[in-house]
Amino acid sequence: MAFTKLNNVRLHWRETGRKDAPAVIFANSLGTDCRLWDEVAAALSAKYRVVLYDKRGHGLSENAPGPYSIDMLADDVLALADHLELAQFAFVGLSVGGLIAQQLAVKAPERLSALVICDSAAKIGNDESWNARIEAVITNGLASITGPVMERWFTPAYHAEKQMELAGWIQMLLGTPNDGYAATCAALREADLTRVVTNIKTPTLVICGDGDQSTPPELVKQTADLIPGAKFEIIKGCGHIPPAEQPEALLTLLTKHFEEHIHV
Ligand SMILES: O=C(O)CC1=CCC(=O)O1
Repeated sequence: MAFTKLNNVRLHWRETGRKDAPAVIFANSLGTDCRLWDEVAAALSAKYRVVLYDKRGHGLSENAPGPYSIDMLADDVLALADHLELAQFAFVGLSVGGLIAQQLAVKAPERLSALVICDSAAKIGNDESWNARIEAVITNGLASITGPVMERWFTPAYHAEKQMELAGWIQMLLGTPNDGYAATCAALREADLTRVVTNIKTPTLVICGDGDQSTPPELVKQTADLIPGAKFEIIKGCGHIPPAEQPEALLTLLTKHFEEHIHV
């Protein structure tokens, strides 16, 4: 576990695996922190230098004042990569992390060896839905939206069978500062990468849970179809958060993509 001031914000990050191995950076979704990747990171660190971090306004990173933008969040990743002296890295982004992935691929393609966009799209939601969410969180706190958020994150089967785990993810969500969450919602509201993702040259895998209620498979596939050469894969029995609900299926897809595109 480490903390570094980057772009004037204290970012929390962790790394596992050999320092001389090819690097993979993971970015988590709105209302989660980097522990989300622990299971996948542990498996991949046998072969890769795995870097996890908390976005600004999330986890143990500084709750910097908003609003944020996807470009600002992508710049945080580049600053972290510079700090770790990673000339090149693979990047896996979930949901808002997937928007950061797309922005990085457009902005700094020379830094990327491979890209994974997980349960994300070039445009997520609309002004109305994000403004309503920001208003609810600022006025009544994250606890007031926990129910609908969990419906989008996890399948009905997970809700029925994994109540203890669900309580743990709710605790993670509620650990997010209200204003950091709202500032990230503002970044999501403003982001529309539809016109630029057509320029992505990095080998890209796009993944979606078949039961994702936040970025449904049809929406995610529309973005995959815009990215030249991108592969699209569905994870069965999974909502919006594959590293929590189906980590093994996600790991299988990541391993294949990295074996094909990252040269060890
Ligand atoms: O709707 C949710 O809470 C899920 C989500 C949307 C963007 C993101 O990062 O997570």
